[in-house]
Formats: sequence, C-alpha cells, structure tokens
Amino acid sequence: MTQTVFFVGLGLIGGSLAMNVAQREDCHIIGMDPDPKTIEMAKVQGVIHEAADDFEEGCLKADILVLATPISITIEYLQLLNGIGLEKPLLVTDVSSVKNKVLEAAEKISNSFVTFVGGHPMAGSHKQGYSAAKPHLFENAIYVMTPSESANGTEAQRLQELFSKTKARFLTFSTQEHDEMTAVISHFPHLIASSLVHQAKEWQKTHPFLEHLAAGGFRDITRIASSNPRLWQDIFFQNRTLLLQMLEDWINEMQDIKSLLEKKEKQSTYEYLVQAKNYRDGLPIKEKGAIPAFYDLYVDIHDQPGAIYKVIQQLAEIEISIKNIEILEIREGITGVLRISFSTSSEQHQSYQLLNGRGYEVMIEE
Ligand SMILES: NC(=O)c1ccc[n+]([C@@H]2O[C@H](COP(=O)([O-])OP(=O)(O)OC[C@H]3O[C@@H](n4cnc5c(N)ncnc54)[C@H](O)[C@@H]3O)[C@@H](O)[C@H]2O)c1
Ligand SMILES: O=C(O)C(=O)C[C@]1(C(=O)O)C=C[C@@H](O)C=C1
Repeated sequence: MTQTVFFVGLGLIGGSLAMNVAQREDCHIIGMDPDPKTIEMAKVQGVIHEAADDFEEGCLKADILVLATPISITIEYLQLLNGIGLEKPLLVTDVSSVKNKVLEAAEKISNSFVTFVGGHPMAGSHKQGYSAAKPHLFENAIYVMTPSESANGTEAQRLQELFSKTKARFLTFSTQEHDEMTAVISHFPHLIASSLVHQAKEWQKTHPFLEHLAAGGFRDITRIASSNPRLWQDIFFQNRTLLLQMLEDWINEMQDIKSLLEKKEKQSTYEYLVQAKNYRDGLPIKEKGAIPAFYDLYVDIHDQPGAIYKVIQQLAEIEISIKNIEILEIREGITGVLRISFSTSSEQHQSYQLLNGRGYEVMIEE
C-alpha cells in the first residue's frame, strides 16, 4: 500500500533521508523547504514527487511527517500540529540532535491522530544543505529512536522499515540518556574544536606562519568547527544545561593537567596519555554492525600526477576492492598520505605485502 511521506526541511539530513525513502516503491514523497533551488533539485532528481508550500496542506495529505529542520523550527512545527484538522493518523518523527525540548513539545500535542517518535540519525557532516545530501550518509551509523509516551513499539518499527534503505542501526533510548550521551561525544567536542580554532587565531597574530603548520592533527581535531554555526548555536542552547555541567568538569580536568605539568609529574602525564589512548583504541570502530568494519592502510605518496592512480591500479591488478580512499595531507611537492580502507583484514594485509614489496612506505593501523 502506498504511504505518503511529508519531508519538511530537505537539507543535509532531510535530503539524505528522502533520497533513501525515494528508493522505495511504496512511498509518495511530498517536500517542503523555503529554498526554491532545493525543491527544484529534489524534484528533478525524483527525490520528491510533489512540493508543498504550506505545512498544513502537507500534513493533511501525509501518513508520516519527517521534521528535518533546525531544532527550534522543529519545535515550532510540533506546536502547530494541534491546530490542524487531521482526518487520519499521522506518525511524526524528527531528526534533531538534542531531544529534551522536542519531546516536551511533542508530549503537549493533544491531537489524537498524532503519534510522535523522535529520531536522530547519528551521522552528518560539516557541510549543509541539499547539495551536501547523499543517500549513503547513514550507512552503518547509529539511528537513535526516542519514542513519546503515547507511542507503542509498532510506530518505531514502522519508521525503521521506512528508513531501512539507510542501512543504519536503530537503537532506542530515553531523551535524557540520548542528550547526555550526545553532549559528551558530539556537542561538547564541537565546543572544544571551536575554542581550539580561536586559540590558534589568537596566536597567529604574533606567529603569522602558524596557519601553514595547521595540517594533520589540528585539522583532524577541528574539522567540525567548520560546520554550520546557526545549527550549532541551536544545538548548544538546546543542550545548554548539560554543556555547562561538562564545561565545569573540563575546566577541573584542565586544572589537573596543568598541575601535572607545573609539578613536572612525567609518569602521571604518561599514564594520563596511555589511559586516553587505550580508551580511544578500544572504541568499537572495527566492530561489525556498530561502526563499519574498515581496515585501513596508510601509503606515503608524492604529490605527482598519477601517483594515486598508480597505487589503486596495482591493487586492482590483484583484484582487491577498496571501500574508501582519502588523502590525509598533501602539500605541494611534499609527500602526502593516502588512507585506503578495506572491508577485510585479509585485503588489508595482502595490499600491505604488495605495496611494501614494491617499495612503498606503508603502515597498518592495528
Ligand atoms: N548536520 C549534522 O551533522 C546533523 C546530523 C544529525 C542530525 N542533525 C539535525 O538535523 C537537523 C537539520 O540539520 P541539517 O544539518 O540537515 O541542516 P541543513 O541546514 O543542511 O538543512 C536544514 C534545512 O531546513 C530548511 N529550513 C529552514 N527553515 C525551514 C522552515 N521554516 N521550514 C521548512 N524548512 C526549513 C533549510 O532550507 C534547509 O534545507 C537539525 O535539527 C540537526 O540538529 C544534523
Ligand atoms: O561528522 C560530523 O561533521 C558531525 O559533526 C556529525 C555529528 C557528530 O557529532 O557525530 C554531529 C551532529 C549530529 O547530531 C550527529 C552527528
């Protein structure tokens, strides 16, 4: 049976989800977005079948509503649902990175046709808008569901089925649990990344060459500071209480590290680093089903035309398929590092043997 899905907000997340739903044959998709170019692109690509200019108009036609707008706007839309004269059930979900106020607004909906199940696909990018959307964005990512009081397991199940093409892994948490965990592993790190960039900017005033050294580690740790500032302002203020608490903990921790350095406590400093390394190395990056099982190989290459092609060609000759390839650092005329990811450890080791044997500088991250 065909169901009508109404996407409000077709940016990075809404666009990527809609691309997955569009692969199904049982869905009619309506899209709404204030950006006319977005609507045009989504229509041309067959990601939406129809555009709506009005929220109410779309809701009246829909069986499922997906709110993929900035969080404060999502809350405003939820508040509008009471005033809409629905004549059939409407399953509502969102994609917000912080859940407490969204659920609060959803619990206030008295319209008996509406059931709300919160959602948060835990993958994204520092890019924004429909042009950055891609159907495989959520492959192997965790997709958190936060059902409201009135939802039974069936509705969450229905959404999982709707988004099954994403190949995400669905888990259910309470909003509190969700917001605490995302504060630690997503929102607070973002705040720190932005602060590190500010620190570098300050030091550049007295060290003009500094920006040219900002490669490798600095780039890795601050990539997310290039994200959409409006979106993150919203996230920080939606999760403000927890972030304030984490800042307190962080300041205390920085005081402890400062004291280790002041007192020249080399052994304790070493142990601090070892403990961090052990915890990070133990994160379930290679665990099947959690985050994708990638086996990485690092190959030094020279910044010369065809250098990357040559490496790939040699792997293709022995029929090794590459899952992902990334240039980590490449500066004019200097050696760069190619990170090649494979699906299996055996492909990783075979590639190591081959390239190492042919004189490449190769490293495996175990
Ligand atoms: N960016 C990420 O990494 C990420 C990851 C997971 C979840 N999220 C959540 O997804 C949501 C959207 O973020 P995004 O990254 O897709 O942002 P985005 O800027 O790429 O997309 C937002 C879209 O909403 C549209 N929009 C703005 N106001 C609107 C309105 N009044 N009505 C309808 N559409 C409107 C915009 O035109 C844009 O297309 C946020 O709630 C965010 O917390 C973001
Ligand atoms: O990859 C990124 O750029 C992200 O910041 C993605 C990220 C994250 O912190 O992991 C950011 C916010 C979302 O709510 C979910 C995912």
